[in-house]
Amino acid sequence: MSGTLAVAEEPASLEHLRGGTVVVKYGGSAMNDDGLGRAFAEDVVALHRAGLRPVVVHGGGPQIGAQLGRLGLEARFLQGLRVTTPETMDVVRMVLAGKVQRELVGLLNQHGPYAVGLSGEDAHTLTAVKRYAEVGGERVDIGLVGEVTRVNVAVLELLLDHGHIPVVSSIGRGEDGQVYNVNADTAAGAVAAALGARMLVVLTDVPGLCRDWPRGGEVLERVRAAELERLLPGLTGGMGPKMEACLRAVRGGVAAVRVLDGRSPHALLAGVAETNGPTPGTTVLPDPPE
Ligand SMILES: Nc1ncnc2c1ncn2[C@@H]1O[C@H](COP(=O)(O)OP(=O)(O)O)[C@@H](O)[C@H]1O
Ligand SMILES: CC(=O)N[C@@H](CCC(=O)OP(=O)(O)O)C(=O)O
Repeated sequence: MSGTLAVAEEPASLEHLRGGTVVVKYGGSAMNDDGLGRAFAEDVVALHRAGLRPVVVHGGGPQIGAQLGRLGLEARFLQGLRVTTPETMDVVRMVLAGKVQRELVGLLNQHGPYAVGLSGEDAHTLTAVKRYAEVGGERVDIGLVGEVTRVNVAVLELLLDHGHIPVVSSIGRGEDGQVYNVNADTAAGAVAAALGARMLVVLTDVPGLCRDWPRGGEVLERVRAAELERLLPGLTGGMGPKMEACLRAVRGGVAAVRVLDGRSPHALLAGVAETNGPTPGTTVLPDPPE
């Protein structure tokens, strides 16, 4: 792997974010390719070297699905959330904290002693409560799915202050010690809000939030919180929890969220850097002040 990073080409354009925390959600659908993984790691390290404070929160839905398949276990989703039995939870934990996170930490640490992997369980990084789905106004039990209620900001700040890049797996720990499967977008949104991040970047496998999905492919370039709130009930599949997390992030004080196509190499650096060209993907912004 090349030791020369794109940061050398982009220093000025990251100046406005120097010293600021940027939370990056790396989704399973955008991490199925070795080249993309390497480019992603280069971009995160470039942000770090440019003086930003990146935090990675990762998913691994397709990788969990593949492992469930190998074990002959069923994969079922309701409103973009995986129905999680105790048996499924074991697989989620093993794949996220034991495989995907390790691979990401390994890629980042090819550049230096930067990345520290954490499961949301570690040091109570993510505290969670059981989350239900809602179908036709009825609460539906989807098993060990969690909603984040608290983030241990101190442990993340400690790592950041010492020049590390935290890499957090989207697993939550209940007050009762129960382990929960947290959607990775939900986890990233909660971490970004708790850290008061300047930006949340969500890398996925589509060009952004598309209008009229799946018929039209037109990407919404910019959406304010109030408009996104109106769109939320109409969103399907993984886009539901994703955009809900983006909304919570901006309502929780994050200045901007960018939903970007992670299938394109170096999408992260291009999306964070302020260039003169149009910003790719969908940008979610808070409502303007009254
Ligand atoms: N309005 C929409 N715009 C774009 N993608 C959408 C939309 N509604 C649903 N989707 C689906 O959401 C998927 C992204 O969510 P998800 O599968 O959870 O991705 P990730 O693994 O990156 O978190 C897309 O691949 C697409 O199939
Ligand atoms: C509750 C729930 O759905 N959890 C997700 C956690 C991983 C995830 O969100 O990964 P992606 O970001 O790659 O989709 C799951 O089990 O697939």
